[in-house]
Amino acid sequence: MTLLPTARPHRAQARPSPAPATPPGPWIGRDLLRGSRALLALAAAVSLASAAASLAGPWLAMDVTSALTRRESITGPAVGMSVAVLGAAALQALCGWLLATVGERTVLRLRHRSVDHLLRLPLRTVREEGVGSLTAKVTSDAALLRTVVETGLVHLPVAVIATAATLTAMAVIDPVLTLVAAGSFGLAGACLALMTARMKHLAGAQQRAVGRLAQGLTAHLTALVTVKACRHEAAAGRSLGRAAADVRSASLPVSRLHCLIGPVVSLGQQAAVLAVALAAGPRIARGELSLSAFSGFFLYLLHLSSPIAVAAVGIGHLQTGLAARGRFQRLFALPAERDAPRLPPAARPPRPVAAVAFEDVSFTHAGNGPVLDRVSFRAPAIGLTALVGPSGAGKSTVLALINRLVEPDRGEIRVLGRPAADWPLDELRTRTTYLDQQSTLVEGTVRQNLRLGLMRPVGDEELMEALEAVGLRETVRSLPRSLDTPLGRALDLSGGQRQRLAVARVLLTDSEIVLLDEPNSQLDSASERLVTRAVEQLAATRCVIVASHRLSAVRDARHVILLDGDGTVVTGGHEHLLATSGSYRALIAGGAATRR
Ligand SMILES: Nc1ncnc2c1ncn2[C@@H]1O[C@H](COP(=O)(O)OP(=O)(O)OP(=O)(O)O)[C@@H](O)[C@H]1O
Repeated sequence: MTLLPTARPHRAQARPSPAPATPPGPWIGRDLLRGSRALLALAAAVSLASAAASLAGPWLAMDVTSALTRRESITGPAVGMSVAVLGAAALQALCGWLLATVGERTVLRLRHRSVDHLLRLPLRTVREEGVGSLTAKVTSDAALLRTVVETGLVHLPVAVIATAATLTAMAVIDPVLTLVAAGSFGLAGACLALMTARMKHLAGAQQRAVGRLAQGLTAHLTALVTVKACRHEAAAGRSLGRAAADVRSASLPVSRLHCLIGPVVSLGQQAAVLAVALAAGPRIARGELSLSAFSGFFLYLLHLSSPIAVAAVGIGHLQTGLAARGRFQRLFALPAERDAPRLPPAARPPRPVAAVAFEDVSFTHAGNGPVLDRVSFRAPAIGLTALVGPSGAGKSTVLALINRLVEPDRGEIRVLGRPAADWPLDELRTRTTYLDQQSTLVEGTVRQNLRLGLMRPVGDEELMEALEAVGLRETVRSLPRSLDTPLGRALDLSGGQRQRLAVARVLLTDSEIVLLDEPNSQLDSASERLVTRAVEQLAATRCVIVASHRLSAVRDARHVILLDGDGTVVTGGHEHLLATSGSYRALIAGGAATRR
């Protein structure tokens, strides 16, 4: 079995194109409800039936009262009333059950869609938005969308219908008393309208504050080693405490407004009860209103507060859900990485002499001065190319541009003979393997980390050979579950071991271009020799570009690209550059200065 496979034709290993992310819609709930509409309609019907059963209660109570006053049997109306009351409760429970099913399904869909979109955002966007803030959207904000479905689509419309139906029933019994009751509720209604209008604005501020807290917490926990080593816990605690206090300040008005809804509705009801009692007395005395009609009217009046409270509380919760929906709309409006359509195999260009070619490429990080200014160079299709230059000269940026993790401001980058922008991203990143400066491992087992990005099946023996090549075979064997040991939580490797594990992953690749950013930075000389040898073997069959400060990387390279930090690029062999470039001699002599 070959440990370091030669670059293979890529038809066999090209990954299937990922499903295109759903384009953002104007109303992100509509498509999320696909497949749930029947269940939602059933829930609405059940809710309506429950409201109707509740409405029937007072009407049947009137029958009971009039039967009692006429000294007739109350069995029929009493049974009917019991059935209505029990039925309303059972239907309400069923509606809640159905809505919980639809709500959680919708939230799950939203989370899937958000994660899919987040993972396709450009790096720059993710940095600008903040990892913690984006995490808060997927975790807490997504759950709030459930209220939009439950309240917005069922509870609120049903509450409005129930309120209208109750008022109609009251009007049928006595229109005058109905006007009196409605007028008395009016002031409370106006207060409720003002409160709910304010709530959406407040809920948006609350969710943004939660996002900022999550962002701060993520940032500090990610840098926990430094936080502890620099005794920064107290300052970090204060900063996070301030963020938490902001959440409290933003949440308190929302909670207070929510708390006010119940008392305002109750106040409106009390006012209506008082007004109706005052208005009904003379009418009863004059015989314009029977006792049974009054008792029915009164029960409806008491009943009225229930749908009004549901509507008021519902509007409040809906505003919170709508604020979350706005945040998701903004998230989905962030453009994903630009991708190119997959070309048919026949359209693929033959393997060119230069694996990577930069023509007049300029790049500026947002908020910074230009990193690359009209830079041109080529890296051969076979062999080791060293990318050198002082710290901050733009070496990592060059590698990121090749992998299209960032896009150039101008100029053209050709990868394997085709403009990088024309490659479907998935295919470009199949054909280029990139090891970042931190030699990042993903949270998972040793095996998962080694197999990351590989589409072909890889047996344990091949994994072990790759580990052997970087001197890690015995280390991994001694782990509690060998290749299946999870890393990054309770159990972890040293910095150098993690870096070698990341290099071992690269050794398994079939890509025609391998980009390594400081792959030796944490290694002792014995490990460095192992890695250097493994990289040389890789470079025997493909283009390997190594960004490095190490002299060894430069000495062994067939081709050197020097970014001198002032936008100038010098290329050639090591000896040629030694003879012709003062910057190169200074760099080799250890005179690499930071760029800024
Ligand atoms: N995310 C970023 N946002 C803004 N500016 C950045 C960002 N990353 C890098 N830069 C800037 O871009 C310039 C080039 O950075 P880059 O990491 O490419 O340099 P480098 O040559 O790889 O440095 P080093 O050898 O220290 O790793 C630096 O001046 C840096 O300040």
